[in-house]
Amino acid sequence: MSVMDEQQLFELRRALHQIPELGFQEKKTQERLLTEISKLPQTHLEVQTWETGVLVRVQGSNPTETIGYRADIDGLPIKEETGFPFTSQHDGKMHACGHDFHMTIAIGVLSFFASQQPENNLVFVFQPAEEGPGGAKPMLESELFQAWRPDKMIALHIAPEYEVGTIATRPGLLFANTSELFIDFYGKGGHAATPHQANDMVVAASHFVTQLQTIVSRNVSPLDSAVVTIGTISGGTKQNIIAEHARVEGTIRTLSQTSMQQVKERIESLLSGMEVSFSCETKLDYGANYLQVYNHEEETNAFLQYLEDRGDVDVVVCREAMTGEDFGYFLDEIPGLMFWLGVHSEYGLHSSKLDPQEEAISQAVKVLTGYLS
Ligand SMILES: CC(=O)N[C@@H](CCC[C@H](N)C(=O)O)C(=O)O
Repeated sequence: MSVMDEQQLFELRRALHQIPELGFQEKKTQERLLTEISKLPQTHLEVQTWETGVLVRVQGSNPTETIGYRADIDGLPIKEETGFPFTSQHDGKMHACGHDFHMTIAIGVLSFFASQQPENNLVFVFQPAEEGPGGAKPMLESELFQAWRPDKMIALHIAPEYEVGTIATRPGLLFANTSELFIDFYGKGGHAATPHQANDMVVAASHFVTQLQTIVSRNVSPLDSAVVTIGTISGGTKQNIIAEHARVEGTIRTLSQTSMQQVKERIESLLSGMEVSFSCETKLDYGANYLQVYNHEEETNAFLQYLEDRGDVDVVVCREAMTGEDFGYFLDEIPGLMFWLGVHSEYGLHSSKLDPQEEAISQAVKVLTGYLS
């Protein structure tokens, strides 16, 4: 197979959409990517696996630099409700963050350069576990990546809120610093009818979630921005048993690392207070932390100029967002940028009904092949 046409790209996207896998479990995805890559002309390609990811190096004809293009490959623990004929075959898992698009676009661009040797060296990075626990940092530190280390890097993320044909980015901060948040509350269970003899952790966790709301409204400067979201709350075993354990899980987002530190200190103080006032024990775990995505000025301005010069892209210089992305680790060491690709969907990222428009795939392949040529 040589350069993939639109139909082949859509078929690949649909096939990948059917097999979403969570971080570092992307075995079938890796297999499918390797199969697709093996169909391409191999003359200039070198293919290696890293954990459940894949790296492909394309030898340039007259290289002055090596450019890295990164696509993330994991899915989310969401039960799909799109009604697509190619809906997820993995119950309770879904490509609800567009990584099926990201992979397909990368393979489309790779198929072009496998057939038409680029001038510069290219490294295609299919990275596991972006949604957690984070594949970018260990991949960046791996011997393989360091041996093929690019001089600059680029990546995209689909953006449901923009129309197909739109590309948005900005020099400087694009995505927030993030930290996961897991808290367990341990107290004393008992009979529902004798609350005075027990120590109810459902009540404790509920109070904590309410208190948490004061961090952003009362501790973070109104001129700064932060988000503390609790995504799950669980506890107890039956409606007439007082719960001895409850757990809340969430995420913190901030525009600076200083604010991240402040929010964490405030959470820790609130928990110390909870332990005293509810006579309970708490266990705090920050899980995976991602560095902000900070687009390098020179590379981003050059990319924006390239888009303007093309004349077929609606270019938006956007605001920063509170989403997180472990691509920030690559950009912390290697110059480059990330951009939003408009895919138009009524439902947003992490929705069980996310419905990105496939025409955006061919548009992205065209834009990226031009940029990397
Ligand atoms: C683009 C996007 O949606 N990224 C994720 C990154 C997850 C970070 C981490 N697992 C966390 O939940 O803090 C996001 O939720 O922004």
